[in-house]
Amino acid sequence: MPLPDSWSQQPASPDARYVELARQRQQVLTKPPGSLGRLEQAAITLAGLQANDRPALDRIHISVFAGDHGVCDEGISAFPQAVTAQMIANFASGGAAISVMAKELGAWLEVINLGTVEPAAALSGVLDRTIAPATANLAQTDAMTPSQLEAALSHGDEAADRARRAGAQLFIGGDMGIGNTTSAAALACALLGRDPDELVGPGTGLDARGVSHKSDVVRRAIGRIGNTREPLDILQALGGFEIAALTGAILGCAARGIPVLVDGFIVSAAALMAVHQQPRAREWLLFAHQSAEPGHKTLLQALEAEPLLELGMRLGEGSGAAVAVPLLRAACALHNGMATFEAAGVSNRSEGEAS
Ligand SMILES: Cc1cc2ncn([C@H]3O[C@H](COP(=O)(O)O)[C@@H](O)[C@H]3O)c2cc1C
Ligand SMILES: O=C(O)c1cccnc1
Repeated sequence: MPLPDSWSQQPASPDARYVELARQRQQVLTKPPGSLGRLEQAAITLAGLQANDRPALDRIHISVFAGDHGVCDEGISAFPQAVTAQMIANFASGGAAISVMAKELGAWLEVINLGTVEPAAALSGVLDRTIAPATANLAQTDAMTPSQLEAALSHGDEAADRARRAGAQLFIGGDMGIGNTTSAAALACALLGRDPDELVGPGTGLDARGVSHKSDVVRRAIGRIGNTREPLDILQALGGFEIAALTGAILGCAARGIPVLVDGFIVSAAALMAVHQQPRAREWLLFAHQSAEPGHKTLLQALEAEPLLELGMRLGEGSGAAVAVPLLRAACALHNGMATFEAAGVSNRSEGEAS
């Protein structure tokens, strides 16, 4: 299967020189060392990722990938499939949570429609990249053909390239696809060798019986694929178009040196897939929040991620990542704007005194 060109080069590592410069600067700002807690590390990490000892988040690129899921035939979501296409229109008209947040942050927002069962209106801000009306039902057969997977990956890679051309300092990927918590849970079970009961949750709001049925559906799917171990084979068998595109976008950002702020359960499943495919992509990932979807905690642990927030959010769309941006902006503003002890004439810790 031909893979996006950008994958032929290994992702670079964040620039250690800027990590060190930023670390030294944090030591001489007018505060006790470490007193800004995790905001200090956030600024240092961003300095390395942006190769700039004064990191900034003025240009943020948000790509929301949308697609429908054949597995909805199994009755695994609290909402009807038509919502995917309806929400595409809502993203475009500014009414969705991520639309509000993008405006609030002054971020670029684009929606990539990979295929919906109900036709989605042609709207400005929505890129039509229809692959098929929906994936196949992953409980019964592979969700995608090899060429559909290839298309989804490259639509994601192209979003990363648009972010690069726009000079984005941060990329946020979002998901929209009724049924996609089932696909995300199935992917994570296959990648991590976990039991569905550990990773399947209520999604948009299933009750306990619904969750138990959804778990059975995921169990059938992972039973069907047996011991398939190649990450991209697992993605083809169990993925959604939007999850595959998110994987392509994450790998494309890592290859181009663009930091990615990871959202909730679904984007984390795509991140896990990306890291299984290319372990060096991990260095380009920052984690925004822990979703209320119960399996998210396990995914974050598998990614050795410490998210910034835990607000009980469980929406997707990239919304949890967007909500974390003001914190990262605060980390940058403090790092860049605070005076040093020397410049402000403030006494630093006395040599030889209390350590
Ligand atoms: C109105 C609405 C807006 C959403 N925005 C994101 N999702 C989120 O919920 C869906 C996943 O949950 P499940 O697997 O249970 O279907 C995805 O579309 C995800 O993006 C939404 C869901 C709804 C109903
Ligand atoms: O954490 C998420 O991304 C999530 C959880 C439930 C439903 N939709 C998205």
